[in-house]
Amino acid sequence: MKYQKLSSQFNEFFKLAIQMLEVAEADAVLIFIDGIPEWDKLKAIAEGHKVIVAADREEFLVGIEETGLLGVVVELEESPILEKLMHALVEAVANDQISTGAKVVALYSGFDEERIDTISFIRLDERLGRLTSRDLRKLETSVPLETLKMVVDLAVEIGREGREGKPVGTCFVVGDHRKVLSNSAPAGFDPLKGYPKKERNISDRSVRENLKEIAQLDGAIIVNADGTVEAAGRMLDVTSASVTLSKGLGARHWAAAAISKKTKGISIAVSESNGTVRLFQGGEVVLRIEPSRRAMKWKDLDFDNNQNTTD
Ligand SMILES: Nc1ncnc2c1ncn2[C@@H]1O[C@H](COP(=O)(O)OP(=O)(O)OP(=O)(O)O)[C@@H](O)[C@H]1O
Repeated sequence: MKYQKLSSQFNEFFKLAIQMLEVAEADAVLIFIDGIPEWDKLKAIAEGHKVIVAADREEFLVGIEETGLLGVVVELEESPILEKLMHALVEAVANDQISTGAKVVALYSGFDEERIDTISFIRLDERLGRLTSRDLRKLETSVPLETLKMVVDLAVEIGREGREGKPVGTCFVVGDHRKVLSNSAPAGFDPLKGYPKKERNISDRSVRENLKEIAQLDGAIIVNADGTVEAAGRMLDVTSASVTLSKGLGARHWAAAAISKKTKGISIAVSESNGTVRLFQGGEVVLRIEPSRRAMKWKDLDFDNNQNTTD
């Protein structure tokens, strides 16, 4: 069993994090540990505040139950620390340990793997939008949540704003892109062809602006799980996929449902008729987001009642 002795630097940083939590009226302190810590000391410094202890392995959290501290297992030992941090926050939200709007003081090894040397203040609202813990669980998938959220945010903007006063409908398919490409064909000209990979990532604002323009073209936009836009203007092959859908949804939505059944990709359809955004996974609508002039709202599903089935 690996134990972690708490160094005086750790103790001082932890005390600072608790002070920061009090001053900033934050909701929790999140600490990364790398071995079973001295729980009594952690508990004493925590002074009854909400402290979430994140570890790469479950075994490092042995003994946490008696302390009143909370634990999350990240299991991303080889990943960069910021990815682990994001993952720990998402897990904590999914476990209902913190809310999506929480303010968190995080304590971790940002520079030197051997010691805790960095304190960050994070507002989850900015990172995770208005996802609820149920939404997160529903979307647990091979597509990183960061990529998915960027595509969904863009889809919601397209649905809400349209282009030059006209409504725009489109469809994105995210993840499993090779299979998605092989189950689709060009609808015409692909405006992205020839652009280098680094100029096609959806995390780039100008790429997102371009996509709003491209969304007016026929066909679907295919996005790699890492956020790179692989192709646009693709007609998705909808043959031989059996899906069940609400009455009134047309060809775009059937195609979105079918490709999410045939592949591990998640498809996101924006309806031209009313701006509604639907996420499809495994052939079914898993989330529906209504257009709103105010902040985006994630709604539960019970709307699409009248169902049609095809084989
Ligand atoms: N197989 C497909 N793959 C990709 N896009 C498709 C496919 N079939 C249709 N579309 C796109 O959907 C557009 C609109 O089709 P349709 O009006 O039937 O869809 P819909 O599901 O009713 O959506 P909307 O609410 O936006 O009208 C087409 O112009 C085309 O761009």
